[in-house]
Order: sequence, then structure tokens, then C-alpha cells
Amino acid sequence: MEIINLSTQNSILGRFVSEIRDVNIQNDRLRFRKNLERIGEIMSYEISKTLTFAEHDVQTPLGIAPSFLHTDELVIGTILRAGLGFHHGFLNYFDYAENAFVSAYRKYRENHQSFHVSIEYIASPRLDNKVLLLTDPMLATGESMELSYHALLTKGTPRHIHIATIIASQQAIDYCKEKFPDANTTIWAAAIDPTLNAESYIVPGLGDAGDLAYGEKDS
Ligand SMILES: O=P(O)(O)OC[C@H]1O[C@H](OP(=O)(O)OP(=O)(O)O)[C@H](O)[C@@H]1O
Ligand SMILES: O=c1cc[nH]c(=O)[nH]1
Ligand SMILES: [Mg+2]
Repeated sequence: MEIINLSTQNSILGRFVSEIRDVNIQNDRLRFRKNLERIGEIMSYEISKTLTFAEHDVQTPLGIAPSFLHTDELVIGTILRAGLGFHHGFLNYFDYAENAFVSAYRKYRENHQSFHVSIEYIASPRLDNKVLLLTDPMLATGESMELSYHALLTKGTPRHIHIATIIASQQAIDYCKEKFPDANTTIWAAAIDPTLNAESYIVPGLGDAGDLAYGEKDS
């Protein structure tokens, strides 16, 4: 399985990631959501370089221009709710893609130290032989991603899976390596952070992405 950590190269991506982490900036929800979207756009561009392309000549007013267009059928799959802005960024670039949504969230027990991931809703097209971009800004334990993937597999088997995340923990990367098919999975992360705290939040991470984007929810 290929793991691509985009933070190993300096680019404008670093500014957007820094803003969503920064306690002095991240509480501006409009900017936070916009930054998730901008990061989705940059990742789309990076992922697009791995797709299959075919030549397609275009008639301009003055002649024929050879162009190369990707031929893969794409499905952008997103885990509610923190994934919504990120999803929009992917859809801005892959505007012909189909879309899938899974509601997976960490349901905490009384002590707030342990949780189980609850999946209650899935809306997806058929996935057979398509390229699935499975997007979620946070990959902490990796459990939401794994369960969402298994829920999506009821809709068919994709040819390739790109797991796209903004901040992953090293633990989640190791977990996904174990749980996802090795040969046809690629993980893209804008940053890989070293640890999780007792409540399984990524450290240093950014806090709760869903709450920062949409406000706190009643538990
Ligand atoms: O890797 P994991 O340990 O499963 O954690 C990651 C999940 O946590 C966040 O969602 P959350 O459950 O907070 O739901 P929300 O989007 O409604 O805030 C995030 O968007 C991931 O889906
Ligand atoms: O650090 C984390 C872990 C899970 N979900 C988040 O939003 N942040
Ligand atoms: Mg959350």
C-alpha cells in the first residue's frame, strides 16, 4: 500500500493546514470550512496525476488541440459530517464524479474515554471497477474509515481506493495498512501526526473537525 504524505514537500497546502490547526484562526468557521475545501482541491489535483488518461482532440475556433482526459469513473465517498467541506473541494475539480455518503460517527460512552463507531446511513452508486476516493479530514484510530469502507463494499468492489485525509495519526496509518487491500489502496495525507490522546483525538491534530466546521453537537 502506498502512503503519500504531502507535508514532505513545501507548498501552499502547508498554509491551509496550518490555519485549520491554529487556535487563533480555526474558530472562524467560514475560513475553517473554506480551508477544508481548498485542501480537497489540492488533493484532487495530486490524485489526478495517478489516473488513467486518453487522448481527446478538441475543436477550438482555430484548429484541433490534442488534450488528455482521464477515463476512470470516479466516486467521491465522504464520511459525515466533518467530511462535507472536504468533499466539496474534491467535487469542485472532479465535477463529473458520482458521490457517496456514509454517516459514521464516534459515539462516546459515559466516561468519554471510549466510543464505538456508529453507521446509520449510506447513499452510494454502484462501485464495481470504479475509482473510489474515500475522504475524511481526520483519520484518528482509522475505525470510521474501515467501517465506512465495509459499508460501501455492499455497493460493489472498486478497482482502486484512494483514502484522502488531512491529518492522520501514525496509528491510523498502521491500522489502515492492516485492514485495507494492499495492492489497490493509496493513502494521501496532508500531515501525519505522532500520537492520540486518551479520548483518541489526534495530537497535535486540530481538535474536533466536525465541531469546528459546524458547531458542537448535543451528545
Ligand atoms: O479514525 P476515527 O477514530 O474513527 O476518528 C475519525 C472520525 O472522527 C471524526 O468524525 P466524528 O465522529 O467526530 O463525527 P463528526 O464528523 O460528526 O464530528 C472524523 O471526521 C472521522 O470520521
Ligand atoms: O482528532 C480528532 C479525532 C477524531 N475526530 C476529530 O475531529 N479530531
Ligand atoms: Mg467530530
